[in-house]
Order: sequence, then C-alpha cells, then structure tokens
Amino acid sequence: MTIFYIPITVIALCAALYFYFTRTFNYWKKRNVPGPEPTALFGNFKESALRRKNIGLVVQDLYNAFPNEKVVGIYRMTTPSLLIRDLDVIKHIMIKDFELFADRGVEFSKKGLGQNLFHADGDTWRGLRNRFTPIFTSGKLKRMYYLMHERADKYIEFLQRESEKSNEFEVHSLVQKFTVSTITACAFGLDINTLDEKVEALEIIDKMVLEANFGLELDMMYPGILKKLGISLFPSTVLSFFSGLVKNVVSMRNGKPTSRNDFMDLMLGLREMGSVTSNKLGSTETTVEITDDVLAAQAFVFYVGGYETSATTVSYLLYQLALNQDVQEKVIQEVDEVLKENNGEVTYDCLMNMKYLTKVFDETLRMYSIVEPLQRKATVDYKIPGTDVTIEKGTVLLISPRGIHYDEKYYPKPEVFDPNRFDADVAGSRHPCAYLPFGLGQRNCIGMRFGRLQSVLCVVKMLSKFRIEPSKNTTRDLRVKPSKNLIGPDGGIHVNIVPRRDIKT
Ligand code: HEM
Repeated sequence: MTIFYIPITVIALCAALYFYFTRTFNYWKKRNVPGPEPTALFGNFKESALRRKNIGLVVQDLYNAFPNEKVVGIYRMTTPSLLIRDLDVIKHIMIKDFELFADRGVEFSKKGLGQNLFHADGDTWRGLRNRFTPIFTSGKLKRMYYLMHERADKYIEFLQRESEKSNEFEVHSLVQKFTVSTITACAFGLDINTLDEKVEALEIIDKMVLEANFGLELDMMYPGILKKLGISLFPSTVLSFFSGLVKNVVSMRNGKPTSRNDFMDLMLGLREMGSVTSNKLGSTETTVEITDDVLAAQAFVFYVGGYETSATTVSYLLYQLALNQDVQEKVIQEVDEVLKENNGEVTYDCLMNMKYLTKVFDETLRMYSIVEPLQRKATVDYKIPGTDVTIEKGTVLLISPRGIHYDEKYYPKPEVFDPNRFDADVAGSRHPCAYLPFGLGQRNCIGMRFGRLQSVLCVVKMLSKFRIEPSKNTTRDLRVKPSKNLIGPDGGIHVNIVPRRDIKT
C-alpha cells in the first residue's frame, strides 16, 4: 500500500510548495498594477537569483518591458515590490517626499558592520549622515588632494615600469591598485603598497563583499528575517579586519584627531563625543552610540564604496577611449593644454576645469552606472502622484538608472558613446531625474565628489603619459558580470596602454 502513498505524498508536497511560493502573486493584479508574470519562488528575479544575469540588468529588462507605464508591479522572490519608471514620480519619492522614503530597506543585523551609512536606516542613518557629510565638502577634499596626488604619481611610475614589459593590460584590476591606495591613504592615513604586492586581506574582502550573496535573496523573500535572526550580510572576518584597522589607527594617533583632516580624524572626533544626534523635523534626539563597531562599519563602507565604484568607472572610460580615438584625441588635447598652463602640475583646480573630460566622465556613467538598482522603502502608506496606485508601508521601491540611461526618450541612440550629450544646454533641457549614477536627493552618494576627483585625476595622469588603444583582446561585446552586486565587466577589460613617446605620428 505504501507504494501508492509515496507518489501521492510527493505530489501533495509539490502542490503545497507551489501554492506557498506563488501565494502572493495576485497582489498587483488585485490592485490593477501591470507587471510581468512571476515565476514560482523567484518572482521576477530568477535570472539574478541563479546568477545568470546581473541584478542591474534584470531590473533594466523589467523597465524596458513596460515602456508606457509609470510604475510596474514586480515580485522580489515572493515579495511584492514596485518598479518606478516615471521621472516625475521618481522626483516625488527621492526629493519632494524624501522624508517618507529615507530608508533603503536592506534588512539584516544592524550590529557590527550593519550600522554602516549605506545600510543604516531611520534615525541611525540621519545621525551618521549629518556627521559624515562635512568630510566630503570640496574644502576638505582639497586639503586631502595631496594624498591622492602622491598615490597617482606612484601609480604612473608603476605603469611606466610595467609598460616596458608589455603594453597590454587588464585595466579594471590595474585601476583598482590606484583607487585602493588612495582610499586607504585618505580614509585611514595608511600607506599600503598595492602596486607591487598583492594585499591578500583586501582581495578576500573584495570577494566576500562584492560577490552577490544569497542573504539578499532571503531578505527579498522574507523581509526582516535576517534581522530577526541576528544574521549579518558580511562575514565576521571582514568585521575583524576593519575593527583591527580602526584600533591600530586610533592607537597610532593616541586617540586624538591630528591635522591630517582625513576620515580617521573625523571618526576620532566622533569617538570623543561618544554619540551622534539626529535632527528630525526640528527635534533633536540622541541616536547612535559611537562604539568601535560603529567606527569599523563606517571605515568598511567608505573603503568598499570608495575604491570599486571609481575603479570600474575609470576602466569603462578607458575602454570607450580605446574605441573612440577621436574622443581620446580631444581629451589628450585638453590635458596637454591644462598641463602647459600649470607648468606641468595637475592641481585640484585644474581638474575642476577640465570641461571636456567631465563630459566624458558623465557619459561613461550614463552607459555604465555602477550601483543598480536604486532602492527606497516606504515608511507610510502612500498614494503615488499621477496614478491610482497606493503602496503599503514597508513596500520596497526600485529605480533602474540603467533603464532610464538607455531609454531613447531621454538619450537618442543610447548605445553610442557621445560626451556631447552633456553639453550644458543639452543636459539642462533634460529632466533632472534622467541622470542617476550617484542616486538623487538627500540619500544620494555621499562620496560623489571624492569619486569624481580620484577618477579624473587617474585619467589625467594616465593620458599625460600614455594613449589607450584597442588590443587583440579588446572585445566589442562587453558583458556585465552576473555574480556581482555592482555593475562591472565580465572577464575584465583588455586594452593596450602605449607610452606617448612610442607613438609614431
Ligand atoms: C564613481 C564613483 C561612485 C559612484 C558611481 C557611486 C554611486 C553611488 C550610488 C548610486 C549610491 C546610492 C545613492 C542612492 O540610493 O540615491 C551611493 C551611495 C553611497 N556611496 Fe557612492 N558612488 C561612488 C563613489 C563613492 C565613494 C568614493 C564613496 C566613499 C568614499 C562612496 C560612498 C557611498 C556611501 C557611504 C553611500 C551611502 C550613502 C547614504 O545612504 O547616505 N561612494 N553611491
């Protein structure tokens, strides 16, 4: 008899599982919100959950599939969530009604590294953001610039030595060597030799933090479960590394801020205060105790946020220069002119005046925005302006910068690399929410100026000595790495970096 029960039990179990993993899929239909058909268990994120496609591209596909909709009802695994396509609605959420969407809503244990500025929400985020904003003003960056400049010179010397051996480089890992050395110098006051040596601890962190992690899918499926279980998205080894780093620097500086004006000085200032306060709608309340874990969490997010985003941007920029020699010619002309006017010095002010290179940088981030998708969480029930849709408190909203940046409506012939899209009059006539590589509103990228500065410095220093040319391994079909949290090239970017003196004209 048992022989009959086994298949029946298996069928019943499968049916129960199917029912369980599709139970929410009427949510948007009931509310008349259009959206793609979800798949059991995965919702609309099957390709990214199976690591077949980068999550940024998955959300871009969802954006493209509904060209006439302002909002699209989707399922992050089984949890209903809303993709916002319309730029006016984006403006409401990210700017006008920001207070209602200040949270990012990535829920996991907020102990240890979880209390970092990117993942913190609510009053903790407000307190931290108030305190850390002053370190990224242009005045502070200008004072830190000499640290970046020293690293850039060492990097160019390294490149000159290496280019004697071979002209072909994989530029993503190459530029990482520069950005890791600037961020560790500016943030922690450390002089790590990332050029000639492999820094194993940093390589491990790179793998552990930037590779997609199934914790995120679990959070999509059961929002808040990681937090309830006290599970972090980051392994304890990463916490130990940053805790150790902070402790060392604190003891090297005798626990007091120095005159370096770097990130560590600001942290030491916070440590002396003992806590940070947040001002919400006029009231002042103490929110975050500044423990060593909180300091380590900020060190961690500035490190991770600081090096990879800029390294990826610069490597895509160099790739486009290799393919578009006319654009490169103009950038080189600008670099040469500015250097001539400044007796060969690359100063902070002259970088700010490189108008054409700024457009090239902006166009690079249009085609390859690195942080995808943007995310906000509703902290109240909210009727979406211009629609009949009301979202419930706790709903996660996604925005696809890449979808918008490749939308013909805003950028004709979006596959073409054209820096003139950022001429002042052309850019000024576009909707203010049509360009989102650094996000938008009060929760935008705090390190935007730093990222721009180190990226542009790296490009100027490189082009003052080298030209970038396609190599036999430069692919025209550059893919995005599926298994990463950020947008980045699959298999790297290979180009030739040729000393300018070697070029026959
Ligand atoms: C080209 C370089 C960079 C790009 C493209 C980039 C992009 C972004 C984006 C899109 C966000 C999310 C914004 C939003 O949700 O509206 C973000 C947040 C953030 N970025 Fe960057 N970033 C870059 C460089 C940096 C650097 C150099 C640092 C630090 C040194 C940094 C630290 C952060 C932090 C801490 C946040 C979270 C801010 C908050 O939630 O208050 N980023 N970044």
